[in-house]
Amino acid sequence: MFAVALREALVAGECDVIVHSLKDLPTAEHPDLRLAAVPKRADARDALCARDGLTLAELPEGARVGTGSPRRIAQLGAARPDVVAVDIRGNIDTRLGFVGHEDPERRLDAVLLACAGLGRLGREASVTERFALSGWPTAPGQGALALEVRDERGSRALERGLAAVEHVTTRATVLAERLVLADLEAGCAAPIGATAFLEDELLFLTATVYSADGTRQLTSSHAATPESRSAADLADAARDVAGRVVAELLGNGAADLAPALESP
Ligand SMILES: NCc1[nH]cc(CCC(=O)O)c1CC(=O)O
Repeated sequence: MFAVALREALVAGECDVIVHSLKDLPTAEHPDLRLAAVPKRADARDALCARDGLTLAELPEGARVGTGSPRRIAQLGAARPDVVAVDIRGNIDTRLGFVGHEDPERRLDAVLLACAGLGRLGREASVTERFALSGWPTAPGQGALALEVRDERGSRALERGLAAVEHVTTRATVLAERLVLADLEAGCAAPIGATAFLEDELLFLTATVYSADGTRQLTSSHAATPESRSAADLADAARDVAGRVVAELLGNGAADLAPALESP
């Protein structure tokens, strides 16, 4: 919603650059806009912000945990089927405000949020647990920013300037993750987690598709060896590894598992 409004302002010339959270951008390219830079990614993990310093395992049976994300609801269901997921909306401080809310009707025991957003707002002190990406993969592109400009001659100098904050590895890893969404024809509301990282000479990608309640899940992991660390070779490796992960997920019945996989 915010990304669409910002893009309208950019196309209308009301601003010249947008700083998006990359995970909020549709995977399809915008015909009139360009991703001028993807800076180095912040922490891609999800965090639990619970009352009394509690971790997910320590929450009492039937605890109420706030999140509006189908992926987080499924992951919560997989980890703690007894816990109740409560649909919440609003900005990060609004969501944090539900923990220990004075109104018992609205009060929650915890909320699930992205480490990156909490960090940018200086709210790390609210975090009581960070979930390892290996068991709790997050939204494609989570933790990364995207700097967007108009695709026009007048923006070329601006684009060259913004290239100073480009981080080639982040661009390639978020490409691999977003291709999973795009190739599964899934929207941002699909219960899918994807995590890519570059280690030694390998680009690793792991993606998990969940049933809505998290009781069933499918995971696929592959690695590709980029020819070099150039942007073009890393992008080729990202497409290669994403293609193999998606083929394996579909071959194992991902579409039946999550009929919620629908076009954005
Ligand atoms: N869904 C909304 C959203 N979009 C980006 C972030 C912050 C994390 C990021 O920039 O990747 C958040 C909040 C959240 O998921 O907790």
